[in-house]
Amino acid sequence: MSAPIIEAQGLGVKFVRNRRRQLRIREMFIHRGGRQPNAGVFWPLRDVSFAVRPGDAVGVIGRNGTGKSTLLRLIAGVLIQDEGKIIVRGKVAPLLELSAGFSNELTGRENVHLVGSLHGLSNSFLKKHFDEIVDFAGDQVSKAIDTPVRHYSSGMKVRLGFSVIARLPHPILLVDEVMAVGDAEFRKKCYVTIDRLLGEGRTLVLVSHNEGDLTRFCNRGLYFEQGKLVTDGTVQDALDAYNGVVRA
Ligand SMILES: Nc1ncnc2c1ncn2[C@@H]1O[C@H](COP(=O)(O)OP(=O)(O)OP(=O)(O)O)[C@@H](O)[C@H]1O
Repeated sequence: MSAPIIEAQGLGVKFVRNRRRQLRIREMFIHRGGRQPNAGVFWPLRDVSFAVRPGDAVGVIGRNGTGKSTLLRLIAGVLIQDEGKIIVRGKVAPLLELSAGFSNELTGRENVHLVGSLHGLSNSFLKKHFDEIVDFAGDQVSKAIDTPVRHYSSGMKVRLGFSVIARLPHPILLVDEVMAVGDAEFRKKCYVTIDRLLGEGRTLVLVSHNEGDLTRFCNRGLYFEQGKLVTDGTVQDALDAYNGVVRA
């Protein structure tokens, strides 16, 4: 059997909430304004272990704030863990938190070139395929391609972001709640593209609250509760665990 393309071993990351603002004057006086060693520290993910095989399509499932996006950021390498390991054997095409990493002050055109080249697409490839990338993103984006991205709607940003990211030849695709923002026409395009990429043997990690999307694409499911991986099985196992808790 081939080695896992993504492997998490005892993975954990901690964040610090800025509690200082919340301290009352009496507490400030008692602590003399100083911080307690663990004040505000919390672990959005801890002790997480799993393996993903090449070609798997994994749905990451859980209620709001259970660490799903944090996990994708760790896989993408934009966040570094505090405990354990995350091993990723291949390049990652990330569409995270409704953004392909666009810079708001740059135009759509500039962002396509910036993000594309940051991910390793050559200038000649980007020039050759620029019109297709913009056409895929749709009319509205096409008309606004020379406008700074800060004036785009979230749907427009996601359309253009997906259009660039889907062009990357990387073996791992990370998709965080993208289809939820797009309209029906865009969702249809996403479905066709993701089907094609999976058909080519790419590995997908998909964060979604949409059961239809999860069952459509995913063979595996990881269900998280408060930063802990509770169920690692088929996508149906993970959905059953989630629905059991939500309906309780
Ligand atoms: N940079 C950060 N600093 C501090 N806390 C953060 C940071 N990013 C996320 N968090 C917190 O970490 C927890 C997990 O967040 P995360 O975005 O991973 O959840 P999620 O499962 O993706 O949620 P949702 O379904 O709402 O998108 C939340 O409590 C969130 O407030």
